[in-house]
Amino acid sequence: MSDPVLSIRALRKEYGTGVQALKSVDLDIQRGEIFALLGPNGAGKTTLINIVCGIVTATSGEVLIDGKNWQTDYRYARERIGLVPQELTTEAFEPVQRTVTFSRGLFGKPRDDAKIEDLLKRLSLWDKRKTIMMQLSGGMKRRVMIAKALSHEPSVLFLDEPTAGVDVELRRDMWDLVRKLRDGGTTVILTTHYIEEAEEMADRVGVISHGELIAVDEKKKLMAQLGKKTLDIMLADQLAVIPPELSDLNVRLENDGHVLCYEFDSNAERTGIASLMARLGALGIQYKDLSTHQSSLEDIFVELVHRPRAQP
Ligand SMILES: Nc1ncnc2c1ncn2[C@@H]1O[C@H](COP(=O)(O)OP(=O)(O)OP(=O)(O)O)[C@@H](O)[C@H]1O
Repeated sequence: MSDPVLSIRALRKEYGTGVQALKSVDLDIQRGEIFALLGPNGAGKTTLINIVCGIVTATSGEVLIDGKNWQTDYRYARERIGLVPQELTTEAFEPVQRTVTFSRGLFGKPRDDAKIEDLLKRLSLWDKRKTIMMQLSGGMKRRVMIAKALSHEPSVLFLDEPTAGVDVELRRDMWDLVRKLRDGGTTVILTTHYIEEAEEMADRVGVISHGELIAVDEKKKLMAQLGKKTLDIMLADQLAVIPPELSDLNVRLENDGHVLCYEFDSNAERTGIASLMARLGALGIQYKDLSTHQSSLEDIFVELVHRPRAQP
């Protein structure tokens, strides 16, 4: 974890309207990782991406791309970044290969047909190279947007909501594609509303809320540290209410009183399970089966975003 491809330092953005979209964000992105930026609507994700990509001007702070400042070494920095924006804008009558070749030219890179061919093949677009954009399906258009963003061989690819409005099957296709890109050496930063997407793909996750990065960690660690476990006890006989003897415990009834659920912290020294089971025994409550499950990234996200924040 010692070679950040992107370093964001004390980045702030206050729009002319007075909205503080980013409040001093610090973030390092490691080379070759898939980083998912999660946050509710209006949290500041697009602002962050747009500042790094040079589309929006920061109020203060610094961004280093491959060690160089994104303002003083603008060309260098910009060349190392590819962006697939949220909204797909395509030239309706342009054939795929030409539009991707043109994008490469925009970055001042010499024409290289072999590179474009390789890129289109990797994105399964080679068969469609002569098709005009308006005749492509939504999923294919998205692939072309990725091809355009990669045409100048950037080291970091930003995907802003890559699967918004895409059906489940295409979403899985996109995930496979992003993994392939990462395996090929591209660092991928994506924003998403689909927490399942981050859970499925990301190496690390950042949670942004009200312009602040409130958590950044490896996905597995985040889930292990913040996640709670639930013990589901399938009861032999339905319970109408929780007996008063259990009311001090974090238990609830589900499935019409057929399942008693006990939430516990799996990292705690005492999970309380032994004492719960002893109390059930004393009350004569019998059960048929037991199972545990870990809270999902979604549960963690909701908890983080809704947790009361410390006042500055
Ligand atoms: N050009 C602008 N002028 C004024 N305020 C803006 C501008 N762009 C964004 N904002 C505000 O800045 C805040 C952050 O917006 P941003 O688009 O970065 O959030 P987001 O996390 O990308 O949201 P979404 O998930 O809805 O795309 C919001 O309060 C938004 O209304």
